[in-house]
Amino acid sequence: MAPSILLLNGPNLNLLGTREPHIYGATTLTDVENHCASLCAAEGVTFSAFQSNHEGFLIDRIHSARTEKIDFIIINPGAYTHTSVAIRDAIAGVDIPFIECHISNVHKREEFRHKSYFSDIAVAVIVGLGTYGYEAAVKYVLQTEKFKKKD
Ligand SMILES: O=C(O)[C@@H]1C=C(O)[C@@H](O)[C@H](O)C1
Repeated sequence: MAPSILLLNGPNLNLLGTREPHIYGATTLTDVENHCASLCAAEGVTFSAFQSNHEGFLIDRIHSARTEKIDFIIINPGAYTHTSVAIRDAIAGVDIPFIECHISNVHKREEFRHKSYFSDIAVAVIVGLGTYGYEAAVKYVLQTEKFKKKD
């Protein structure tokens, strides 16, 4: 069975491309997902993506990731980064390694964005690289042992 990556995006990230482009850029979420999918396909890695504006739907998708035996999660929890113990508990509870990814440099923004409920349990945190952060996260995962292409 091919190793698998799940990309999760939280609230308002469905608006990427038109939402505050001076902060989040002009690339759409669909473009991000398609690019990540092509990176994974080239390496024989299964890729899936999910976005929701609803905390419970994100939690349910994280739970199903364990059932599906997803090997790695890349998550941008959006505003839930700063508020959601529930999503933190879900991702800790399924025991799937994850990278926390933010388009903007949250540490240069409002104080309330400096707190994350995820960073201390993440494999890595990527902030401020724009939507390239998603590509960086995928490329990192693809070079880890479990994901390296077997000749
Ligand atoms: O930079 C990002 O991708 C994050 C995205 C959001 O929607 C914000 O609520 C976060 O505070 C930052």
